[in-house]
Amino acid sequence: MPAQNRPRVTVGVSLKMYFGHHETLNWARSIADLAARHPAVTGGTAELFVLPAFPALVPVTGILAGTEVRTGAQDLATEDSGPYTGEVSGAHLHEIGARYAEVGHAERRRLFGEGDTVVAAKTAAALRNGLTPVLCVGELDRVAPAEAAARTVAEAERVLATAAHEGPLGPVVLAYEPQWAIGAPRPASPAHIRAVCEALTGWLATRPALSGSRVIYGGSAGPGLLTELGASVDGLFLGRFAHDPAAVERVLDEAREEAAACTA
Ligand SMILES: O=C[C@H](O)COP(=O)(O)O
Repeated sequence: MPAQNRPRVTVGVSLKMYFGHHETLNWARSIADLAARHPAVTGGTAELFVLPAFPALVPVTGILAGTEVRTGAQDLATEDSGPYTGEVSGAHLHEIGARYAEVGHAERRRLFGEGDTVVAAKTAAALRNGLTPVLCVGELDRVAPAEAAARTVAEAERVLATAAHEGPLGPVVLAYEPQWAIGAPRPASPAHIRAVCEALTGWLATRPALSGSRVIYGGSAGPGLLTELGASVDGLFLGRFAHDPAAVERVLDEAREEAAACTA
């Protein structure tokens, strides 16, 4: 979608592996109700995407059909078909209605040994299959904002330069997730988030092949944060603090207020 026609705020939710199947479907029903009535979504101010576990993707996409909410996967294979036991390809994901695929999350890097080469290959696999990669980037340790910005831009540049060897780039969602802020009691400070997200946005502006990309913040994000960040981010990537649909509603309320402030 061209940047000028895009909703002002993007809100992504990854359910990780927290919910069981029925719990996921009940949550998705609440989100469908919310999306059908919330003016930020119905009025085109906010785009919402949700990343459930693989087995829930088909039913959740069905539950959300008819709303503006898109679905995606928390991972995908580097290859499109073949003898890759346990993997799910981008082609398969697109066929069942997914429109996003998360790559490079810190948990996959730390727990499953994924490095830049695999993350780049998964980014390329998403793009060639019509999925928008949600590419997670962010520093490992708590460092000063300028250092975090330099490291994070370098990481995005490294991964996307490698992905470009496999095929044309396109719009991505860059999810800035400082690894030390994931699963924490609170997010990074607004000043820290602003410094890094503005650096990422500035870097994206120098890469025409990535035109239409967005920068969102994740890492203990929840209600209250968007208001503090203002126009320095294109949105949020929610984890635990989206488990209560009422919290998602509060984030959408803030998206609406933020978009109104931007146009005032
Ligand atoms: O995918 C979402 C992020 O890793 C954030 O998760 P969290 O909000 O539970 O820290």
